[in-house]
This record gives sequence, C-alpha cells and structure tokens, in this order.
Amino acid sequence: MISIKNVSKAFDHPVLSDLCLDIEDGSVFGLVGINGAGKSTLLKIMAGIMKPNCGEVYYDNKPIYENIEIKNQVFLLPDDPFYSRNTTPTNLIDLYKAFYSVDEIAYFSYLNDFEIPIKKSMYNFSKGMRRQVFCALALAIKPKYLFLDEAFDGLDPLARLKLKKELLKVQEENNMTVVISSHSLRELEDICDSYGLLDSKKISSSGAINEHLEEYHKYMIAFAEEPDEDISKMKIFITCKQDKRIFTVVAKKPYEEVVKELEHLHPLIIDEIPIDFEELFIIEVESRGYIKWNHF
Ligand SMILES: Nc1ncnc2c1ncn2[C@@H]1O[C@H](COP(=O)(O)OP(=O)(O)OP(=O)(O)O)[C@@H](O)[C@H]1O
Repeated sequence: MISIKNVSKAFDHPVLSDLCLDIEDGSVFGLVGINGAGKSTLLKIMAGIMKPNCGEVYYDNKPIYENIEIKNQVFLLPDDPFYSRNTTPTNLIDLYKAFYSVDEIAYFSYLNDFEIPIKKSMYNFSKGMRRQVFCALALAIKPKYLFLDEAFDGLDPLARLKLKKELLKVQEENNMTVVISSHSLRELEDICDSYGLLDSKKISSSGAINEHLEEYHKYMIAFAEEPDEDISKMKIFITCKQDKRIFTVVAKKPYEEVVKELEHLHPLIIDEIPIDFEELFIIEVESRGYIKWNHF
C-alpha cells in the first residue's frame, strides 16, 4: 500500500498541506483537481523525485525518498517528459533500460500499431505522437507502481482507446498500482476504481468511484405549467437547471423522497437519469465556491 502521511509542500506559496492518503495495491486510482491544485507536485513527491517540506510517502511502510530499491519499482510519466533533438523511439528505451527492465517486444509492437517511425528524431513528432511513444514506454516497463500525469490528454480517440485497453490488461496481469491524473473525468471513470479529489491543499474527498456515484441522483422533472415555487431554492436539491417547464436537478435523496417532496406541485414526470463522474466533480468544486456556471 502507498501511504502518504502528513505531506506538505510549498514553493513561493503553499501547495500541499498536511495531506494524507492511502492507495491500495492493485488499484487504479484517479487523481482529480482543478488547474494548479497540486496534482503534478503530489505525483512527483509520491514517486520520490521531489522532497516534501514535511511528511513522508511510504510503500509498504518503507519511505520512498532516496530509497533506490522502491524507486526502481516506480515509474512516473510526467506531463512533459524529457527528450532531446537526438532522441528517437529506438534510443529512448536504451536510456530507460539502464533503470528498468523494459519489455522491448511489447514496446515496439505498440509503436508499430501507432505507425511511429522508430528511427526518426522525436523532436519532429507531433505532441500526440510523442505521447504515444511515452505511453508505450510506460506500458512496456510494467512497473509495480505506475503514475501517469495527464498521460492520455492530447491523444486521438483511437489511440486513447487502445492505450486504455492495454493499460487495464497490463495492470491486471501484473497487479500494478496505477495512479492517473487527468482532466478527462469521463476517461477516469472508465478505467479507475477509486479516486481522490485534491482541493485546498488536501485530499478533500476520496473512495470508490461507484460508491461516490451511488450517493448522488440526477432527475428530470417536467410540469404542465411553470411552478410558482422556486425549485432551485428547495434544500433537497444540490443543483438545479431550468428550461421553461423542465428542471434537471441533482440530489442526494432517492426517487421516493424526491417524489414526496414535489408532490404538492403535481409534476407530470419525474425521471431518474444517469449521472457521471465529471458532473460530480463540477458539483464538488462548485460547492467549494471556485466556479459558478449553469452546467446541467
Ligand atoms: N517547481 C516549481 N516552482 C515553483 N512553483 C511550482 C513548481 N511546481 C509547481 N509549482 C506551483 O505549484 C502549484 C501546483 O502546480 P501543479 O503543477 O502541481 O498543479 P496541477 O494540479 O498539476 O495543475 P494542472 O492541472 O494545471 O497541470 C502551482 O501554483 C504551480 O505554479
């Protein structure tokens, strides 16, 4: 298990403060948070390449910082991985082979699937092509702990689909622990079993994605005529969007309670409709006062 204990980090301002989090072995964990929340900083501290000002990250009770044995089992793919004018996909793995055992057959097979020219300088590749190469490398390394910082962002839908499928396959075969930060929450919902929301320098909410989704319910309510009462002011609803006689609301209450609450207004229809992780993220972030928009 990865245990982050009371980690704080400040640059010219505090970014992480007394942050605690446990990540179970073999889980696929989605790290979410608004821009500048500190996700990349936390991933670097977790990977043992950045020292926190206070606190420590433990892998099965052993601290990672300056612990070569554990660091060899961890691979962090940053959002801007290093490459030079001379880097080609072929000599890139020579560099990584010095630190990790790389499955070369898998690596070149991924590159072949993506039709990547393996002997050309990556300097002239598109951003997406470079991303494909680095994702292929991460999968071919098959580390025990894999951290992906916005790894799939910037890839075309086909490449994303292929890499997500491969990631889940490699993860399952090797019981890897994967931590992914991404702004594509629909993607995280597809592949992650658990999540942590980084907010106000701490993990403010975490747990199983399915359980979190089950807590919230989204309803579409239609009236014959626009009701006199202001539905958006009803305490039961966390969010409310109105389009003439139709309201889309989110509540933490089950269907029966919502029906009872609205009974006196005689709605024509109350339908429960699916809610996704991205909507929940917006609700949580909005409830903390960062953004305000009519998102449903
Ligand atoms: N090396 C550094 N020196 C100074 N400030 C830094 C450094 N690295 C990060 N920061 C600051 O720390 C804060 C968190 O940055 P970080 O990149 O960790 O956030 P993030 O959640 O990954 O953001 P994004 O989603 O936009 O990529 C930002 O205010 C950033 O400017």
